[in-house]
Amino acid sequence: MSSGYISGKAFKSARGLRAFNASSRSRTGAYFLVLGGGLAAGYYAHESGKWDQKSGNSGSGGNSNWKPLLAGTTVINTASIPKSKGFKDYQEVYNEIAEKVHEEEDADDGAGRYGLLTRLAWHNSGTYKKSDNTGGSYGGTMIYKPEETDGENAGLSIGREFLSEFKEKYPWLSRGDLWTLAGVVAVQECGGPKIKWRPGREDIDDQQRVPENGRLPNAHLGAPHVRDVFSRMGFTDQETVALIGAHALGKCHTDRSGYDGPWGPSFNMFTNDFFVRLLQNWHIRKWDGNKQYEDDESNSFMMLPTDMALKEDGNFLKYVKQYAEDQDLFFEDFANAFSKLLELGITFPKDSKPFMFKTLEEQEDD
Ligand code: HEM
Repeated sequence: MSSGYISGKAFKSARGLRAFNASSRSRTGAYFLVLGGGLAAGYYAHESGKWDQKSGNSGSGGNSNWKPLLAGTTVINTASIPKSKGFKDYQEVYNEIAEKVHEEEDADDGAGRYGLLTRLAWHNSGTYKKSDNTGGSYGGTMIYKPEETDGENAGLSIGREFLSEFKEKYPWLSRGDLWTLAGVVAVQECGGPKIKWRPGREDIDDQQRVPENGRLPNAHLGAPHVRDVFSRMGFTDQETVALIGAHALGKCHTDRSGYDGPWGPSFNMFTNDFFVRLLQNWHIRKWDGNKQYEDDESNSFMMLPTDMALKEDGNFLKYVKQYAEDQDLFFEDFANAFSKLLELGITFPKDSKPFMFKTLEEQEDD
């Protein structure tokens, strides 16, 4: 992989031009940093208040090598598919991940790996910041502190470990491609919509490119926080609500997030059930853990404060109601928003066509 730190004027350099011109395909793959505003340590000092407040982590997560990017830095990530690899190769990887996912359906008290892998893909991508194009899925930076030790990522090492054998078997596959592809597998293999996906992310091992803590949402907070976080990535209210509908899958773990339990009974099937349940009646659970909600009907299922915020905010609620009534609409909007999430911050060649993978079941029928 080639990389470069390019000063504002150095746009003229051949590499800079290539990075800016999406139609000229970079075969070596490249990410570029464009420094616009010189040093501005205060910028990150301001951000550091948030890290501490939210996750209890220090900004550096104890990694003495880690330094934040210079303020005003603009990053360009150019997707590059390894030579000789095409749809068939990626479908092969999809199939292998899918087989292992199906083998482990009983894991995590019956939740399987669907929720875990969906969350890994989302957290790998959800650090994205549109204003400077930093964070996001491209570099697969979650193996590095402080991202690795972000409290919001607790438990995701289980997902990365689950996938590590595929990184060994397919060394040409980057971490970002592997983790986002596994998210596509997870959604599709438990009955969710088809997710358009494109390859070409490249491993970034430059410590400066690891995003600071505080970019992922904090479940204790309300609607303004949810809107802040998702609009920072470039999502509308409608896309935000659609994405959070993934909480139909998997569950919360007290030893990871401090929350407990699944959102509903069909937590290993992708449905619009999250929205249907959210519109029912909930009360605050009486327990000595984090503040969360419990359903009036069975006292068995949970909602996070940020989930309830979708019901309390008029514009979010509009979409909650639409998705509760119309699963097809939810599937369509989720598929578009999830695909966008996985590609945030990446410049793909203009002619690149997204892949749509067949599920294992569809391949049996062929
Ligand atoms: C306001 C936004 C969000 C907040 C605050 C939030 C917070 C959380 C928390 C606290 C957990 C429990 C983690 C654990 O204990 O293992 C969780 C789980 C989960 N989240 Fe979210 N989340 C948000 C948005 C999303 C989005 C956009 C997606 C996917 C597109 C998603 C997918 C999941 C899944 C699938 C799980 C279950 C994980 C498992 O079973 O291991 N979440 N989320």
